[in-house]
Amino acid sequence: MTDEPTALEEKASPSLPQSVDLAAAFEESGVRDVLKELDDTMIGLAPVKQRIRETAALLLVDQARRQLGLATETPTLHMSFTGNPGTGKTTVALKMADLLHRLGYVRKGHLVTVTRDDLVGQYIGHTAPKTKEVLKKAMGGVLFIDEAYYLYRPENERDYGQEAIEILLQVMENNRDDLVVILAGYADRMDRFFESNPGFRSRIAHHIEFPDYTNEELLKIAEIMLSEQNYAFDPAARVAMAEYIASRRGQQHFANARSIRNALDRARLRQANRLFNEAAGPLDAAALSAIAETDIRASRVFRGGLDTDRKPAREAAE
Ligand SMILES: Nc1ncnc2c1ncn2[C@@H]1O[C@H](COP(=O)(O)OP(=O)(O)OP(=O)(O)O)[C@@H](O)[C@H]1O
Repeated sequence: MTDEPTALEEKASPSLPQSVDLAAAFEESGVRDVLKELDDTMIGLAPVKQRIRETAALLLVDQARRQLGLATETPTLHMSFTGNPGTGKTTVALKMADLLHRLGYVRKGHLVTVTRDDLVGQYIGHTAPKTKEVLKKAMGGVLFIDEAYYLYRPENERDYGQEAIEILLQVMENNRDDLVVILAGYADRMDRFFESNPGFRSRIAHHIEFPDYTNEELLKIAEIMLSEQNYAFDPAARVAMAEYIASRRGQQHFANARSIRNALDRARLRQANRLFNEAAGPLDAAALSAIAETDIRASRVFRGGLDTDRKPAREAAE
């Protein structure tokens, strides 16, 4: 051991701090709060939460390294979120936007959610202005492109999607310090998209996979969603909901937590009708808040059909 400064120590200019306190940065940046909120409000998703903690750690260390003059380049923060519908991708993207904002990687921290139709025009000359308009709105925040692979349609040589892709790739490279792009969708389609579009693959540093929820997790999600609106299952309704979830999973257009949210919307509708038709006298808070077994069992899911009434195909997916 010698007292000679190391090369790295020599590199740090005297005006830079000698050390940084990562624990203090974790508290002061508010990152701890975002991670806690993620843990508290979202059921399950252990691997996703782990990846987000790791990303937060990476960024905190990146910041510390900047303070000590060890890092200068903005890290690549574009991401892909893959998983089936309703697995929480959009909700987690919102939290990610908040995290990136608190750490100073984006100026505003808002989330702009788009699909192909928001970026690609129907006629020649329409795509570039459309894509640029979306990018302008998203600057300073996170652009979330749902089902991003629809941008690429190899079967149609003159597809305008290619124009949107080229603009996106350029902005993802040149505006890395003020815009984070998250591509979302099914894992297998996203893989194929990356195979055909290596430009995207090379610009995306973080791939996060969202697993399907288990039946138990979906029941907990249902209880949380209800309690947020000051409703609750009565004990028989809870059992019915567990059965509902098991049946619904095997039916068409199952969309994890989104199917649960939609089922609860319909259960509340049935509850309101029931109360309206049956109530003879005044109703107390308990009666107005209780979802009863019949509100769940009236669903068509128990008769082998989708729990939707005269809905078009797109909505039936919900
Ligand atoms: N882990 C969870 N805990 C509680 N609620 C959840 C959870 N995951 C999702 N939700 C709720 O389920 C609904 C659908 O979630 P979200 O829109 O984030 O899913 P998604 O993966 O983006 O799906 P899609 O792209 O099909 O909309 C939202 O209302 C969200 O609040």
